Amino acid sequence: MTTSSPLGVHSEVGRLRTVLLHRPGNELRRLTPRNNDALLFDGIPWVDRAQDEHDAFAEALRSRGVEVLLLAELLAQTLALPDAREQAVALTTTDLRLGDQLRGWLRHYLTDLGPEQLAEVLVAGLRNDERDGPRTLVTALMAEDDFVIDPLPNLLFTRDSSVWIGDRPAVTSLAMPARQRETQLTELIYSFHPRFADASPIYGWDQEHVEGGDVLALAEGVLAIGVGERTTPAGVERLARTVFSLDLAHTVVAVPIDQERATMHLDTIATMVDVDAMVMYPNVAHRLSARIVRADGDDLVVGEPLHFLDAAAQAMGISELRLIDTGLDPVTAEREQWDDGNNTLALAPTVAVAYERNTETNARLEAAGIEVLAISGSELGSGRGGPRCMSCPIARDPL
Ligand SMILES: NC(=O)NCCC[C@H](N)C(=O)O
Repeated sequence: MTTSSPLGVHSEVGRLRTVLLHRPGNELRRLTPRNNDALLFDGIPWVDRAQDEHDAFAEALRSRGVEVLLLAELLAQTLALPDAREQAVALTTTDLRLGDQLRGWLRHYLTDLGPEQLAEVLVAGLRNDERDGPRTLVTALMAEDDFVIDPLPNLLFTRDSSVWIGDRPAVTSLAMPARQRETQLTELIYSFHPRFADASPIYGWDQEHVEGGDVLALAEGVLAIGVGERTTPAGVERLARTVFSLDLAHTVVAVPIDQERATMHLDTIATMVDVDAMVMYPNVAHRLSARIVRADGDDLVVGEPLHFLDAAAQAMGISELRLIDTGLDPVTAEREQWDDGNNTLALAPTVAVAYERNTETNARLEAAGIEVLAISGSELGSGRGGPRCMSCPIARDPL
């Protein structure tokens, strides 16, 4: 691993140097038509193909000089450390569904695993019928295919389970039960892995809900934070206080978004592709409002609602935030928004990774002078997340 790039993210579009991805693994093989809704997937992905698509995504980033860190590798390296391991086992076995007997067995079982095996079980989960431990009242009453440890198929979307704000990683607090354990793993990595020794984590999985997909670094010291299905009003308030008190930001633009699956995070409707330009879903763009939030000592000063684009431009100190619409007509735009056409990952100003399937939106981006690196995501997209959702930038050059 190289340590050449200083860790930290001060914008959405500064040249990307280091990014955290998670190559989808056996946790995706747990999805069935019976559990995919609860596990937040809209279908059953073909796992081998999803892995190929993800490998191509990682390769596209590497080909542009980006260092790709893989979450499973960082996790296994972290779990080689005794304190991290102990914390991982303790947190995983607090689940009240287990009961004391099963919990006791599970503690021993997990403690005896090597770091790679432990990482695999924490991510892919453990089914009742995969255990060779004693039968307890709980395991007897559970179905054979119930999970003793739930799988984490949404770990693929590394954007949500942590977000770097300036030079500190924030461990988020995920709203949906299927995702809550993800942040115990990101917290372990940032707290114990030597790569992050100089960057202690802020926030925490036990605080008010905030998901990384709702947090956009509009400019140095300026964050837009969506408030909707995932991030709560209290989450924005807590995060704003935290980043202001640590001098990691001076302005938060709080943006209410519809509480619907199609718009689960702010980055499903808008992402930045240049220092002053966003690709945005036109069906909501013109009615999106926002409030500018700043600090006055320990108090938060909350502005009146403004149009989002005006609030963002004002907070960024620019005259106008340019808008590039999601493709063509309202119906095409709706289809391409659903397929994450708005969810681009900027590699530098005017260079962005996007799903190839969103041809109309990509054509508009190109017409606006944005270089689009198109990747395929037919299987990856079945979890409803695009290139931005599947990536957590760790180092970007300052603008
Ligand atoms: N930032 C994002 O929009 N992430 C996509 C998360 C998709 C995942 N299946 C979820 O529902 O949480």
